[in-house]
Amino acid sequence: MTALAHSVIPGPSADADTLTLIGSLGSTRAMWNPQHRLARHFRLLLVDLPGHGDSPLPKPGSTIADFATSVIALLDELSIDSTHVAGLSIGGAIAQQLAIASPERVNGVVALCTSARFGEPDSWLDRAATVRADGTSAIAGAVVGRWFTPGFIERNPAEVAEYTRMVADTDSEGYARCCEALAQWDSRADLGRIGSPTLVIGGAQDPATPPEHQRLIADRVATSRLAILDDAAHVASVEQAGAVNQLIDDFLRGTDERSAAFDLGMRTRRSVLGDAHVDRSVAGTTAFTEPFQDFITRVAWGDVWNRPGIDHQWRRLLTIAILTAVGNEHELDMHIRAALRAGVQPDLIGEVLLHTAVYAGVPNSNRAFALGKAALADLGIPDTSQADTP
Ligand SMILES: O=C(O)CC1=CCC(=O)O1
Repeated sequence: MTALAHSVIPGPSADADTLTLIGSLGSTRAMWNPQHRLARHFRLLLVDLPGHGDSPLPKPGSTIADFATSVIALLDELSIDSTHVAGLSIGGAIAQQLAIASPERVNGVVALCTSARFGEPDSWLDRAATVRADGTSAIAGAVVGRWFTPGFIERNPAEVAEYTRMVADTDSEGYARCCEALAQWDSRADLGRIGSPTLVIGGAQDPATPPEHQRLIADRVATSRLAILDDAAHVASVEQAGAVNQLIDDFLRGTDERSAAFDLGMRTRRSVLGDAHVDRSVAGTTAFTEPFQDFITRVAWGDVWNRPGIDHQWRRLLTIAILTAVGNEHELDMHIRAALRAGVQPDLIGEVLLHTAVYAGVPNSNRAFALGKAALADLGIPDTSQADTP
């Protein structure tokens, strides 16, 4: 398949992050017109689904994974190393698949009005058969009836007619092949592998993918945030464009700040505790512990350890004093060893432990001295006072 049809809306600067937008069954990239204002902060890459708009037909039997591969091919063609991805409905399935299979290309995910499994496969095979027999115009009215709430349909007849035309103009074979891909789609067992920050948005009145579908995604993606919008059905990005844009903008820009804090935190953590410890900790991270690892890396190491006014040596000694006072042996041992490895003089650590004994108790410092003595022996550092050295 040749590259997916797309358009690019430049962002505020040449180095603005890219946000790739992938729409729903029966749409063209024009469904994202209400999202153009996101270009205030992002470069937008609007993509037509395979077999939709100006994109070529996918091969018969194509899967959502194949569609994700064609998005990666488009990113390659445009020299985009990584991008945020927002997808609605089938577009949200492609966004999930990108985050599962190509995490290095995905900075943040927005999963809009989508699902890990869109109902029974037969309903999609039936719909594929209907459009092959009667064309997309046969189903356009019913589809758009699920896109918007009854109130929106009543208040906006011209807009609704335009969206109905969009569905009716979709190539029937392209639509049918996407229905067949949806019939096979089931990401439920893989959602735990998503590590990109993920914003999940649903419409409270969505009959196609009701909120329990988004709740399931949010429950299984450890790094997710869920927002259900009251006055929205399946295409919340149109009916609640302002709220959706604000959620996306806040989340993805926060993600940028979070990822900068995470990167700085990782560098600090490695410099203070050493690569071997951090590598072990990263390798031991599970879906259950990941939110905590993210929190300490960003907040403790990325923020507090880098505040001005107290340098890292001071913070090391303070940490040793505090851990001695609270009697947390595991962390104390780790920080004493890290400090010694980084060249902090044993005398200085000894002074801190002596001082701590006065204010926090002799037994705790006694234990800390024992840990320090063992660490010196293990690390092969001479157990002599500076005063003893000629
Ligand atoms: O067309 C529908 O009924 C709703 C829908 C499911 C997948 C998609 O993209 O739209």
